[in-house]
Amino acid sequence: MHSIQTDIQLVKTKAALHKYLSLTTGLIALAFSVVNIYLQQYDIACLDTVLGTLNLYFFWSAKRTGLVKPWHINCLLLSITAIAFYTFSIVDLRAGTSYWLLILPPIYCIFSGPKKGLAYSVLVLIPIFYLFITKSDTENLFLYRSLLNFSGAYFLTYTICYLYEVQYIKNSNVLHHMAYKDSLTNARNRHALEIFFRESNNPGNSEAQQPQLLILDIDYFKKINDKFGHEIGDIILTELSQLIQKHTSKENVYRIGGEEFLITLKNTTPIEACDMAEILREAIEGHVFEVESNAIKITVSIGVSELKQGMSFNVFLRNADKNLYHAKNQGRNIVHHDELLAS
Ligand SMILES: Nc1nc2c(ncn2[C@@H]2O[C@H](COP(=O)(O)OP(=O)(O)OP(=O)(O)O)[C@@H](O)[C@H]2O)c(=O)[nH]1
Repeated sequence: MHSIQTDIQLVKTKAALHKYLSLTTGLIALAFSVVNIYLQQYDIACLDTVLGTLNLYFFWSAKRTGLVKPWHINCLLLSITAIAFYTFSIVDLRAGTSYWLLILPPIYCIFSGPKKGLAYSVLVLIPIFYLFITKSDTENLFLYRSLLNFSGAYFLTYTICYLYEVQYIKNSNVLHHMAYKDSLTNARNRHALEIFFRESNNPGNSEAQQPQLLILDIDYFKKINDKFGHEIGDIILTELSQLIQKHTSKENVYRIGGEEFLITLKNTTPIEACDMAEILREAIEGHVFEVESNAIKITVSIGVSELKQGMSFNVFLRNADKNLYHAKNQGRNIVHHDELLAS
């Protein structure tokens, strides 16, 4: 459910972290800028001002819209790296500014993902070593032991963050699955449909073509349950869900009631949606469900409609059901579209 965000909670946590890191980085960069003006290092002061202003803008933008754009993240990572390097390069080693470099691996891991995060951490270690070696000439430092200790701590912070991040993503996926998937058929559930509905109704989406919806209901499913038993009914529902997913797409299929499915079709005209509904209807009619040595055939009725901007979720479901029951009333095993086919 990528458009429903791989994991809303994960995205929100990172967005909050990004927001406050942008604020902190922005303020630190501006403070450095003032110091550098005082020291008459105008070129560095200029760079600090740009970084500071940019990061404060990211903070303001995140606060106002709640959105974090990829370039905001990249620029934040660059700013933090630049500031940490700058302080490390100009200050006496004994002041311990190298400790600040230890925040880089976790930040890379969180914002760029475990793999890219590791690549960035290793890449950044090269100039860190270079600075350590060049600066140690003038210091009374146990260079190799310092490098070893620094590298140990540097990669340990990365590893802790990596393990936490990977576990967090796994847990999020499990939660995501539980929250948005129907446990019997593995199609998306009604909660997922509500989110899809909210996203499609988002005013920011008004330019996009409104999705077409197919509401599909098994004909006389009660008879199947009565004749073969509820368990076989469950198997048929699961297999039917797979069959629909095979003809459409995994992301588009929702189970919204007992034997009722909804399929969302984006970038599709009403006529194309009706064609797709007809293909599905025929495929299901021609399919034999082989369950425990029973060869069972079913048919479905399908109502086609368009999701209109501004329509509430309940009104939409009511209309969709009306559309479907037109199909049922016309004898079942048919596709019905209010505007195109009713005449
Ligand atoms: N096996 C199984 N049956 C279910 C499930 N959810 C709902 N049903 C059954 O689906 C049947 C729906 O029956 P009705 O609403 O009368 O509809 P129908 O028999 O399909 O008839 P029409 O829709 O009018 O063609 C009922 O027998 C429910 O018990 C489920 O999760 N598993």
